[in-house]
Amino acid sequence: MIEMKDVWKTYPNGVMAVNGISVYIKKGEFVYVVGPSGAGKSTFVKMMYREERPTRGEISINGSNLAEMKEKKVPYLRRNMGIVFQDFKLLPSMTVFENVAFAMEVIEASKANIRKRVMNVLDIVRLKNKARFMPHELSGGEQQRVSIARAIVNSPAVLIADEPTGNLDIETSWEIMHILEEINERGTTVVMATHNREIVNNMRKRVIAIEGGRISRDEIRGRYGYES
Ligand SMILES: Nc1ncnc2c1ncn2[C@@H]1O[C@H](COP(=O)(O)OP(=O)(O)OP(=O)(O)O)[C@@H](O)[C@H]1O
Repeated sequence: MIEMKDVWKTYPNGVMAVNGISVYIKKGEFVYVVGPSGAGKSTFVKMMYREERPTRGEISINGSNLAEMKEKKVPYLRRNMGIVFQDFKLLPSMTVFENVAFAMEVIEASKANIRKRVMNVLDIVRLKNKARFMPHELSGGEQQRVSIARAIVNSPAVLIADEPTGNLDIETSWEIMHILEEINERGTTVVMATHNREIVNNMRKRVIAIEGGRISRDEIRGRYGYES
């Protein structure tokens, strides 16, 4: 499903962020990506959704080769991928419903399908009663739940989350984790970069640790493994 073969990334300023990573993530897996600040976690996940292009190596997701993919094909790749960010990235002038519906409008879904599916995903993230709210009327956890609804509305095969609980307190973070776990149980592969030790240590999923741009650990039922 997601495969990297000897992937390297050097930024234009010369920083070598990823230095020869090979990894295979199976369909339906739940994977935490951990490691110290600056280790290369974000770069690693950004290459999975082609926010960054590797300097060298091969990346394939569902059979498409991302390293060589033309820029104009990237939106099609992302249609089968949900992405969740630390800072939610909701559109501030749109309601909760509209923020989620927007992701379906760009793939030209019918109005009836949009209405049904958006309400269905808002139900999954337990926000059906706030469909008409504006993002600024929501708590941080609720905003993140909207961004998760938006990420899954087109039923992606893969969900990539880069520090999705980074701006949330621990209780709210757990709510988010239970939703991500539920989404994973419905068949979506989830890759999540995180600094949240408590969550990683309690969930006991696969843990890929990155240090200095390389994989230093890859454990099936892993732990966070760092002191800070
Ligand atoms: N766009 C960029 N241009 C140049 N250097 C970058 C860029 N993005 C990241 N870097 C550098 O690449 C290295 C890896 O950064 P990355 O963001 O992947 O680490 P990280 O493990 O996600 O860190 P954190 O946990 O602090 O978010 C760092 O040295 C960082 O400064």
